[in-house]
Amino acid sequence: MKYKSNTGFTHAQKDKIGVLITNLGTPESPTATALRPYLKEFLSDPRVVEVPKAIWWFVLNLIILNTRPKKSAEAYATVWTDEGSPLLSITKAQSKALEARCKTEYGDDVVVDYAMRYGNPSVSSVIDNMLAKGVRKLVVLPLYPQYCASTTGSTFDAVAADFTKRRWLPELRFVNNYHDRDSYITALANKVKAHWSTHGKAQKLVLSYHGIPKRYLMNGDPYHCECHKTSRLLAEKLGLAHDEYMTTFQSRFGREEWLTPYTDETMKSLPDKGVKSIQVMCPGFSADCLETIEEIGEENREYFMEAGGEKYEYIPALNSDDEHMDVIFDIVKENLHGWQLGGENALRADLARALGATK
Ligand SMILES: C=CC1=C(C)c2cc3[nH]c(cc4nc(cc5[nH]c(cc1n2)c(C)c5CCC(=O)O)C(CCC(=O)O)=C4C)c(C)c3C=C
Ligand SMILES: [Fe+2]
Ligand SMILES: [Fe+2]
Repeated sequence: MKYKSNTGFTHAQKDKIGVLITNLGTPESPTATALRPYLKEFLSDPRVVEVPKAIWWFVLNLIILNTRPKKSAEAYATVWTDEGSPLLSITKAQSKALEARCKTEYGDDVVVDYAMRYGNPSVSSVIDNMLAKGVRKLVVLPLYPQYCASTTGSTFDAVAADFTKRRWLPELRFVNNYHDRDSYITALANKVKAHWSTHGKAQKLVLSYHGIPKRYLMNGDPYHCECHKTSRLLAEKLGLAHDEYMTTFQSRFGREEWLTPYTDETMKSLPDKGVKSIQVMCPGFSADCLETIEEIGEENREYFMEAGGEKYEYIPALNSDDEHMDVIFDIVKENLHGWQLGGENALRADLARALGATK
């Protein structure tokens, strides 16, 4: 049979709505052995690395996968906790918190789950489970506030690739972004204000976003603009003047030019420009992960302090904070508009009678 059917289907089943939150994904353990397949899947995605396939195959398999897994594993080991990868454990907590909100509002009509674009739980396996529970309408919410083809676009690809293999598709709504949503900007601003109330204000607030190759921007990706819009709105909400905040881009990979200014070079140069105290926030990361805890919390702190900086503080991501989960729940509610809850599928019952179905 060419197309997969839904497992566990019964005609008596109630129709449900599915809410699937996703994030990037993470290795199974902080070891080179676990990093290799994770990096291979991630870096083989043409949405992430837009380089001609044949050339990239050689670079990836002969160079990167022989060197990067060990180096990355060492970095992951520094952030790993008893609950595993921070990205995974925080995503689980976000899913639970969202599920509780949905249950209060909609009872058992809405099924909530989480998936990872790379590694596990895979998008396909979670869609499988949801359809088996009777999900006929699906909202997919990638937890990337700013749209980027490498992240949001790639998540859509994973959902679409799964659908190409299925016979009976659910109705789909896919959230593109929420970079300028007032409640999200307010949640970020409140997190900064709470930090200021215990640690005081620094000279500058550095807003560091994950970078992408500049070429992607020049080819039309809106990511760069959406990052700058988030920064501008946040600064307005905090009443910051132009010289009190800046936007930078981190996590450069490979040799080509990425979005600038680079976070690491900024950290090395700020003290010489008279900026000795900073607070750093990463509004593009909905959950703390390797790139925030290690790269911003540790690596860039060292660059700044070694260059003569005196105060460096990382303000954590919104994670599963109540206010963040309220923002996510609001996005979900908005995307459920017009979808009827709790309905028996009368048409299907008729079809069952017509076919003389027994289940
Ligand atoms: C090769 C190019 C990469 C692009 C383009 C890219 C875009 C991009 N990534 C995120 C979010 C995350 N990236 C994370 C890790 C990570 N990213 C890359 C490479 C690119 N990312 C690599 C190779 C890695 C793995 C770690 C390493 O070896 O350095 C993570 C953290 C995952 C975790 O397990 O903690 C996140 C999150 C965004 C938002 C983005 C484009 C906008
Ligand atoms: Fe990345
Ligand atoms: Fe990194």
